[in-house]
Amino acid sequence: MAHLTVSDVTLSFGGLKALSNVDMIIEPGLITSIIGPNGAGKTSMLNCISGFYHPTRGDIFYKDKKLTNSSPHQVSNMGIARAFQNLELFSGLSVLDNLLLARHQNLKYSFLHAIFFYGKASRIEAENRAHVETIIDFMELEPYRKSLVGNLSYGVQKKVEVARALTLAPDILLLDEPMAGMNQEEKEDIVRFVMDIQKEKEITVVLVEHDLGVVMDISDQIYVLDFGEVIGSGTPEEVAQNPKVIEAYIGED
Ligand SMILES: Nc1ncnc2c1ncn2[C@@H]1O[C@H](COP(=O)(O)OP(=O)(O)OP(=O)(O)O)[C@@H](O)[C@H]1O
Repeated sequence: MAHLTVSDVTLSFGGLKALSNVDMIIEPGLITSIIGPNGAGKTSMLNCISGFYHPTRGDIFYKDKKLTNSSPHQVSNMGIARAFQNLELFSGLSVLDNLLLARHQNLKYSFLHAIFFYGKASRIEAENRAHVETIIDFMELEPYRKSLVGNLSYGVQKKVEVARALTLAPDILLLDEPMAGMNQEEKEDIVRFVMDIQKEKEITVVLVEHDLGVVMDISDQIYVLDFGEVIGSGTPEEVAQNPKVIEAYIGED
């Protein structure tokens, strides 16, 4: 069964159609990239999947559950986490505290539980800490665990943003331009992590990225948007030979 099914999704802002009759099938365990020129609707698509926007028409399913009108919190509780283009981190907190805070969203006890069932609450808290430590280890953030996020380089902050999303132990990870603003070395570093997230953690990845070299290298399947419409899809080889896709990108230059 497909992990995510986007079915005939249209998103309008007044007279502007940011997405127009979009169909997508995101297969489990793969890296699926969504590409397209500026303003094509890529971030709008991620916003619809993650519950920040609700489509004007059409539906989105996670396995057989409809998530079309779910809130961002409900979507993340279903197992779909998102790393943002503009970092969603608290710059005055340490890396460790940012990750613990993100993980807290998933706590299975309320404030009253914490008072009356202290034992259970502290066990869950210990499990959360242990989980966060595995993510710090996986993302090689150990040297920065006590550093304030605001003092870190942009490249490291982007890694912390990906780690923040991973603390939710997602089934699907949505990455919105994780390499934007990075130098070559930082890009290579994050590419390695994206591939490890797919292979070692067996997380399905949906990637929005402008660096076509990276996209062609690591994607299993690609959807190309232009003016809110899907103009091509398939393997990197198929997409690279699609005349509509070539035209859209040449038109951009
Ligand atoms: N909240 C909003 N209100 C009005 N228009 C919006 C809103 N969000 C997106 N749009 C418009 O929808 C279109 C698609 O925008 P979107 O950000 O999804 O494109 P994109 O492909 O992610 O672009 P980029 O690569 O530049 O980030 C654009 O014309 C944009 O101005």
